[in-house]
Amino acid sequence: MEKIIVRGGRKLNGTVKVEGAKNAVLPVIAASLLASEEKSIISDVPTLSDVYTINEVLRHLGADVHFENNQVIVDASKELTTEAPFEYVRKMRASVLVMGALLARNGRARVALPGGCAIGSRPIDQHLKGFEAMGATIKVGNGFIEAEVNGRLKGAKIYLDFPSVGATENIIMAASLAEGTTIIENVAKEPEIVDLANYINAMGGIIRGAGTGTIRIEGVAYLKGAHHTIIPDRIEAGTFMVAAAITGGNVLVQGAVPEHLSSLVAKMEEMGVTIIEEKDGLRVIGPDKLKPIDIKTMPHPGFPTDMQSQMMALLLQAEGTSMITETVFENRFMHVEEFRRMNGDIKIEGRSVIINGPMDLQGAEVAATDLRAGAALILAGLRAEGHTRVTELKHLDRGYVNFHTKLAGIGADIERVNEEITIKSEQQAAVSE
Ligand SMILES: CC(=O)N[C@H]1[C@@H](OP(=O)(O)OP(=O)(O)OC[C@H]2O[C@@H](n3ccc(=O)[nH]c3=O)[C@H](O)[C@@H]2O)O[C@H](CO)[C@@H](O)[C@@H]1O
Ligand SMILES: C=C(OP(=O)(O)O)C(=O)O
Repeated sequence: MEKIIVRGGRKLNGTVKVEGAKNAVLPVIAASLLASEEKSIISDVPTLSDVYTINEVLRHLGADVHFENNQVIVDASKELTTEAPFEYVRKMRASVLVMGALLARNGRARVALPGGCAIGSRPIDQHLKGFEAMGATIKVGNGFIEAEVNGRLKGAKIYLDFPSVGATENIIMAASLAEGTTIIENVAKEPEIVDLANYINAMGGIIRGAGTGTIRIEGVAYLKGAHHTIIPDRIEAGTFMVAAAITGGNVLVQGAVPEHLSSLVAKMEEMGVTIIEEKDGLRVIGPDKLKPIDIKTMPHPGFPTDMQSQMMALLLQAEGTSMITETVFENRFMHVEEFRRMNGDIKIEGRSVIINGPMDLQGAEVAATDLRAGAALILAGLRAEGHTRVTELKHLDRGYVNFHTKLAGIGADIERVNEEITIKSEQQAAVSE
C-alpha cells in the first residue's frame, strides 16, 4: 500500500512553486467541447489524476485530446457523442461539467448520476434548473440524467438558490451557444469562474460580469478553439502557506495570487502569521506562537471550504480555543477522527468544531478521507512528534502534483513509499544475510 511518511519537527524554508488550478482546468477542458472549429491549446495544466480523467471523458465523447508538457490540446471539431458513463463520473464528480457543453452543441447530454461522496450528498438540481429554464427537458432514470432540447437552447433569466460553482459553470457553457441572452443571478464569484469566462470569451463567446453576483451571456452561433493559460491553484498555494506557518518556517509560495487568497491571508494574519506580498508570490513566515481564531466557510470571497481541513491542522497548534463552522458541505469533518488519532482534541457540534489548542501532536497511521483531508494530515505530520503515515493517497493525487517532493524541497522530512514492497525487500535482505 502506498503511504506518505512524514517525520515532524523541521522548519520549512525556501521557495515552492504553485501549479495551474485543478478547479479551473476541469471546467476549461470541458468547455473546449464547445468549439466546433479549430483546436484549443490549454497551458499550465497540472499533471493530476483528475485531469487524466476529464481527458478520458472527452476522448470517450469523440474529441482528440493530447496532454504533454503541461499543455492539453483539444480538437472537438468532429461530431461528438453524448454520454458520460458512470465509470468516469464515479472517479470524479466534475465529469458532470461536460453536460452544459454537450447539451448546447448536440441538443442532448446523458450523464451518469454522480451520487454522494465523502464530503456530502452534492446534488446537481441547480445545474438542471438552469438547463430547464433554457428549454431542455430533463429525465432521470437507470442511474442517468438525460437532458434534451428540440433545436437550440434559448437564453433565459436564472436565479441560483445557492451560488454553486459547478452550476454557474455548467449554465455559462450551455448559455454560450444558446439563442439570445441569459442572465444568471446569485452566481458563484470564484476566480475559477472568471478563468472559464475568459477562456470562452477567447473562443468567441460574449460573457460579462464573471466575478460578480450576476453574469450576462449573449449566445453565439458557434465557438472556435482558443489558447488559454490556467490561473495558479489558490488551494495548493494556501496549503503550502499553512505548511510554512505550522512549522514556524519562512517560505515563498511562488505564483500565489494575493487577490485570490484574501480571506485566507486575513485569517492567517489574525493568527499571528506574517505574510508579505512579493513580486512573484507570497512569503509566509510562521510565528513562535499562534493565536486561536474562528472561521466560517462561505462561497468566495468568503473563506474557502477547500482550505478548512488544512486550517484545522494549523489551529491545533494555536494557544487557546478556536471554532470552525462549515456552511458549504454538510459532511466535511471526516478528517476530525484522523486528527484525533494524532492526539488532536477536537469536538464536533453540529456544523462546527471546537479545537482546544495547543496540542502535542503524535505521529500515527491515518487515512486521507478526501483530497484536502489528505493534505491536512500531512501538514499536521510536519509538526507531530515521530512518524505520521498517511494512506489512501488516491485522494491526494486528485489535487496535488508531487506534494511530498515539493515539501521535501523546502526542507520537510517526508517520503512516499510502497510499504509492502519495502517490507518485502527488508525481509528478503534479512533472509539473504
Ligand atoms: C471541481 C470543482 O471546482 N470543485 C469545487 C466546487 O465543487 P462544486 O461545484 O461541486 O460545488 P458547489 O459550489 O456546486 O457546491 C456547494 C454546495 O451547494 C450544493 N449544491 C450544489 C449544486 C446544486 O445543484 N445543488 C446544491 O445543493 C452542494 O451540495 C454544496 O453543499 O466548488 C466547491 C465549493 O467551493 C469546492 O469545494 C470544490 O472543490
Ligand atoms: C472538493 C474538492 O474537489 P471536487 O469538487 O473535485 O471533489 C476540492 O478540490 O477540495
